[in-house]
Amino acid sequence: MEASKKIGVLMMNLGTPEAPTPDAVRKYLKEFLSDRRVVDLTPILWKPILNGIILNIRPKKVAKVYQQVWMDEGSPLFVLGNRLRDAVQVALNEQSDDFVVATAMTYGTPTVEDAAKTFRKVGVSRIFVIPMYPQFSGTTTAAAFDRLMNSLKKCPEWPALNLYHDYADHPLYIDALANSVTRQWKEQGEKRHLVLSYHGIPKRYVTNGDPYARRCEKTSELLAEKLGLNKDEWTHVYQSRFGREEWLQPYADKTLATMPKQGIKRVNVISPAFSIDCIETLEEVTLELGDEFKNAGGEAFDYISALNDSADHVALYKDIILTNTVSWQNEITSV
Ligand SMILES: C=CC1=C(C)c2cc3[nH]c(cc4nc(cc5[nH]c(cc1n2)c(C)c5CCC(=O)O)C(CCC(=O)O)=C4C)c(C)c3C=C
Ligand SMILES: [Fe+2]
Ligand SMILES: [Fe+2]
Repeated sequence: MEASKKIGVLMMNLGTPEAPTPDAVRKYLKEFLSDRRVVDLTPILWKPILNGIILNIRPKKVAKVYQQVWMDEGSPLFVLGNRLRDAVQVALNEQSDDFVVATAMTYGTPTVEDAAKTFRKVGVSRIFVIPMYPQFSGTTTAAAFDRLMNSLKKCPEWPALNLYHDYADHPLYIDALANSVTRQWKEQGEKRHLVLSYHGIPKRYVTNGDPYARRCEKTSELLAEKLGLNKDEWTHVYQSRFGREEWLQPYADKTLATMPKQGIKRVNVISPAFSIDCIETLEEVTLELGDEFKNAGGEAFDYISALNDSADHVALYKDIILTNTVSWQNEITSV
């Protein structure tokens, strides 16, 4: 097909099992945890641990957790991500007919190849790629780009690509998070200590140059500033530890367990690294961390949802896409 003037927008996220069953979870974890961007151990050491231990024990346990959060239409990460994609498409259409939005996962489905089929149907020859991670990390953003490049390895002709880095300090992102917090405080009738809980990564990755921790700190500082919070009114932590080595600290579970003793008994938790709610926020934060806090004497614990398909989130994505494709839009209007 002849190249059209359309601009493809590829929204990439991590990936999620196709069903809340041990088999589907095993397939998903095998692909995900075999990526050396995620677990960088040498395969000679890692493969026996992954295949011999982790993929025998974890899928059964984790499938039960997925069952707790599964939605009628599928995994929350997939369903809520699709809702955001559709809302972004509608918002862009208000501006111009030139955009075609598709989602793809780094691991599992929908694949980058599925998105390419959508783009090919309308002859897209320019693609803006936005990994749905506000804070850049080699483990997520770069892994998404790797997946895209791998899919292009055998292509004789490439589309023009614009790879978006991150939006940890984008003013509309900070505004959107601040609006979520103030809305929650209004609804619950009180302002509470704010815990900002980010997905962790091994500390070693940051020591070796991954900017993720710095980008998370940036988001926390800007959000606290926007909300006018003093240093003792918010806490920055990392959740979702995996394996035995040290991950980024302070750890969410240990911190929340000590807060009630220090007089912090009523908290709100927000997880700014997750653009879309998923097993990590709906189960690990809301249920596991909530129990940890209450068992330690905490009185009130409420999780503030990810931005998902909220109007603020749609406006943020629309702004990022329009701002970063100006030259392509100008090419279209000047033809
Ligand atoms: C093993 C190392 C892991 C690294 C490093 C890591 C980084 C990382 N992950 C996200 C976002 C998500 N992670 C999700 C699930 C998840 N993450 C890991 C491991 C690492 N993540 C595992 C093993 C799992 C699966 C669940 C489990 O077995 O505990 C998800 C949710 C997927 C879903 O289906 O709902 C997201 C999203 C970020 C942002 C990040 C580093 C910046
Ligand atoms: Fe993860
Ligand atoms: Fe987890």
